[in-house]
Amino acid sequence: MAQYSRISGSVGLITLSNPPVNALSAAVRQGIVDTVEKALGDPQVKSVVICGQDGIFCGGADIKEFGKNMSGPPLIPMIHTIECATKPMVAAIEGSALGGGLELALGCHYRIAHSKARLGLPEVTLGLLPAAGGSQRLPRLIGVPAALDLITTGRHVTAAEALQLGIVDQVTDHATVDAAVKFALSVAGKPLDTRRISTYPCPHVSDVDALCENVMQKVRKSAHGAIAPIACVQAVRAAATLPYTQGMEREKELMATLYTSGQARALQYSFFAQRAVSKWRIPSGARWDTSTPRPLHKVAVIGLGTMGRGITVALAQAGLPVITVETHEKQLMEAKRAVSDMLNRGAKRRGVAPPLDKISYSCNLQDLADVDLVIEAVFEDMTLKKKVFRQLSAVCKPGTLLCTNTSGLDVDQLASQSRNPELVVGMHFFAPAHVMKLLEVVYGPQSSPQAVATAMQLGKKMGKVSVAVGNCRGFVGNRMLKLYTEQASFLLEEGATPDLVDQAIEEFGFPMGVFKVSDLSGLDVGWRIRKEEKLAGLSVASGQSTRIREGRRYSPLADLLCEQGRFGQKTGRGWYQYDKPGGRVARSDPWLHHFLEEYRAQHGLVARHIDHQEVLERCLYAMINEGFRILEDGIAAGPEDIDVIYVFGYGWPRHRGGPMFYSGMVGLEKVLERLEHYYQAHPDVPHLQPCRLLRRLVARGSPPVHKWREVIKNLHSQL
Ligand SMILES: CCC/C=C/C(=O)SCCNC(=O)CCNC(=O)[C@H](O)C(C)(C)COP(=O)([O-])OP(=O)([O-])OC[C@H]1O[C@@H](n2cnc3c(N)ncnc32)[C@H](O)[C@@H]1OP(=O)([O-])[O-]
Repeated sequence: MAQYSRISGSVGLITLSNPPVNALSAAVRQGIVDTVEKALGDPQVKSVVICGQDGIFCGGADIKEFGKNMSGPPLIPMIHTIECATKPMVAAIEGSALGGGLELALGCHYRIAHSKARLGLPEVTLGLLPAAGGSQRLPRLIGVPAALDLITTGRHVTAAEALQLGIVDQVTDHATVDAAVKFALSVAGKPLDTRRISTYPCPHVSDVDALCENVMQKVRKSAHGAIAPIACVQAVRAAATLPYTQGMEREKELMATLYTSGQARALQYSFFAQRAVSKWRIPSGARWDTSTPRPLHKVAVIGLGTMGRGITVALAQAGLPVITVETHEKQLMEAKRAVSDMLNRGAKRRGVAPPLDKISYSCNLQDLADVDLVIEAVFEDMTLKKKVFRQLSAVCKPGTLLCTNTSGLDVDQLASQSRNPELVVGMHFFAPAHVMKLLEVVYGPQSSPQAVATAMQLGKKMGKVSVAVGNCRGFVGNRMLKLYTEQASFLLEEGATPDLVDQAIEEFGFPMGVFKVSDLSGLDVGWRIRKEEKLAGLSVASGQSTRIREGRRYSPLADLLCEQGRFGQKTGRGWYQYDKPGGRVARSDPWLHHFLEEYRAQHGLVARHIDHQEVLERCLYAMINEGFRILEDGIAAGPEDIDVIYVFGYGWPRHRGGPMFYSGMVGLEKVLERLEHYYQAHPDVPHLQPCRLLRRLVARGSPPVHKWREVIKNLHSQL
């Protein structure tokens, strides 16, 4: 898995060959060891170039090998041999040099990169650190502050930045291997003593302890409990304070703790889950590799509220011509200003020209006659959306795909308003739509494979992680979220405070607790929906108990706050208080605590002590139980789909994999036992009753998450 040849008379060329990313599998490492030995032993060879096949240098260690018994030659001595070689070793970097790939290049004496190449040490995103000498060589090469930045964030840098930082010696726009061979010929026979990075002293930093402490604090704040970024800081600090060999010992020690950690397993699972969801398949049998997306030359967005604006920005940034439609000129012009501002800001940040000319603005639906796809983003109101769909059906050319951006309305009902229901899908974006990575693509029973494929591909083009999900109330994300927020409210009734619940959730790793999120997005949004559903407001049947709806426990707390005008941040009061309307810093509110006490007294509820464990179990296990129901119903194809939705759309801490993966980590028996316990304590909450799939999995000995699909398939075949 590494080929060897001699070119230009005296250059040994080693080509890594392990498609698709030339990962350093055991066979590749063995190949490198063998070919390096060959090159060094060949008297005709005066210098050596290492490159990768098919335009990519190397995507790093083979992640599939992690967690298995190690075989083949280890990376560290292999890289050490390269660095100690007495013939110049030159890395020719095309495509990517990531993780172990960059560490291999850092072992070489010179690095030549193509201008389009990306380099980085992304191990931290997999719960690891660059433990093939990367944490010790990079700071010696580019200094401690820059190395801390790259290693703790895992960000990829462009070839231009790599050159500026001193990671590469030369950047070329032409054939990289040719440039590297030319370079190798020019350095043949030259002394190499100054080219071995491990022998460099780490560039001096005036107060390395203060610097590392400062970075450590930042990392702790942003890591939300992830341990790898912290180990990365410790490893770089070792490079700055210890001789190389001792630094390598420290790197090894730190890696040993990370390598077997649950967080590393979760992050590696998440890496593969993110890729697995792009290989979608739906119950009709349609799938990603047999469905051809429609080419999109021009698309449209209807409704330029917050969501429509974000979607428009994301489409324009993806390079698509967009026509946008609003009902009135004044709103249209307001939206145009806002969209242009967003595009200008984004372009400034990325150092590119704003794609303002991609967008045209109109108040006339007739202008959509020639578009290939429309994203309807009008107000979340079924009657209005139906009307828009009927109009679109009449205006658009045959074959136009009609997509609705809804967070939970019935996509099939909308499809029924169209002449071509097979061309209708939901595209559930998350606010702000030009920032948030997640897109739920909602298919109905009639959606054609082409419609699903086109929406999935459009999402990818917009830089989203797209997940195909079936149509049901709330789809996957919001359907599960409902159970989570419902439990949080019940906990308040039983004695908790918003502060306590949020603290438990934030300590678990969510960036924001459930009540802070509710204040941020506005309590009035859910209130309006509940009023429409006749769960709240004047339409609630008289004589109906305040705390029961449709025979189940209901918490009216959020409705009561709304009745008081407490909509959250926008009104300066919600579950918390803020210094002014629009304020961002949540402070505990004595009024709210008093209100809760009065509420409990009025309903004969006695506050009891609730600890963090109960908060997590009630909120998370209720949500997980619903996740199992979603799998049972076939709304999500597998646990990976649910987990990706939660990690990319709902702030689930990535180092915990996602709710379904997490349930496996906790132990399915334990989740089942706790749900049974809580259901017994709260028989008026049917959602706490453990679902069939969970029971089935436990009965099958709780198989690991990648084996669940088998059990789900059997369950479906028995229905
Ligand atoms: C020992 C300690 C020191 C070293 C530690 C490390 O190096 S840790 C590693 C540090 N390195 C990283 O973290 C880099 C991780 N990789 C990436 O960031 C991207 O894959 C990319 C930028 C290399 C290419 O992006 P792109 O959009 O062109 O392509 P794509 O992303 O769709 O992937 C295509 C296929 O390749 C697969 N695959 C990819 N990488 C690996 C791998 N290392 N291994 C195995 N497989 C890998 C991927 O699953 C997918 O498989 P599928 O679904 O077709 O069966």
